[in-house]
Amino acid sequence: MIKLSHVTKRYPNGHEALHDVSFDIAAGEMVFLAGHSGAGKSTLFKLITRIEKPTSGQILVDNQNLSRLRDNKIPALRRDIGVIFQDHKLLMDRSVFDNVALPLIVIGMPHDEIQKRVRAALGKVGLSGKEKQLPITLSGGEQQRVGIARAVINRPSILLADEPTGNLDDALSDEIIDIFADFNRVGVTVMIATHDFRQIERLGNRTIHLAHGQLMNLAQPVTHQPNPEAES
Ligand SMILES: Nc1ncnc2c1ncn2[C@@H]1O[C@H](COP(=O)(O)OP(=O)(O)OP(=O)(O)O)[C@@H](O)[C@H]1O
Repeated sequence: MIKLSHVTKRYPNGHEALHDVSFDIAAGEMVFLAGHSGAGKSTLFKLITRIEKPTSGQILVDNQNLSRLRDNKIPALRRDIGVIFQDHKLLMDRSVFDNVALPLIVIGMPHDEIQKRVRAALGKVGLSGKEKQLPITLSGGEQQRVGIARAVINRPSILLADEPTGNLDDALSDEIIDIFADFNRVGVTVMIATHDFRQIERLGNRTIHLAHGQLMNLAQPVTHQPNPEAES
């Protein structure tokens, strides 16, 4: 579903954020992406969503080679990838309904269908009945759920979450990660960037470790060697 082969990303200022990264995530897998601040996690998500292009190497998402993807195909790619940010990126002066509906309004979906979809999405994240509230009146965990509802509203086959539990206590973090696990159970491919090793241990999913832009092979001492599993 997501395959990186020897991907290197150097920003225009010369900084190499990723170096020779290769891995493969199967359709329907849920994978954690661990790494220190600045390890390259957000850069990886920007490459998968074609916000950035790799300097070298190849990225396939659902068998599409992103380097060859035409500009007019990028909106469809992005509709198939729901992205959740640590800071929610919600519109604080718009209702929960409007925030979740936004991606559907943008594509001109009829109002009746939007209503149905927003209700269903809010139900899935446990926020039924909160449609009319402003995000500012919700707790941090509830705001994060609004961000998840907005990310799944287009029924994407991939969810990318960038530090989705960063500001939450343990109990709320468990609830948020469990929502991702629920989507994964119905077939959505999920990738969660996190510093939260408690969640990684709790769920036991495969974890891709990045350090200073390189994959770490944890079976060996940390010497920034390529991950042999990722080469297959
Ligand atoms: N647009 C850019 N131009 C230059 N350097 C950048 C740019 N974006 C990120 N970087 C650098 O690339 C490295 C990786 O950044 P990235 O945001 O991918 O890390 P991260 O693992 O997501 O970190 P965090 O956990 O703090 O969000 C950092 O050293 C960062 O300063």
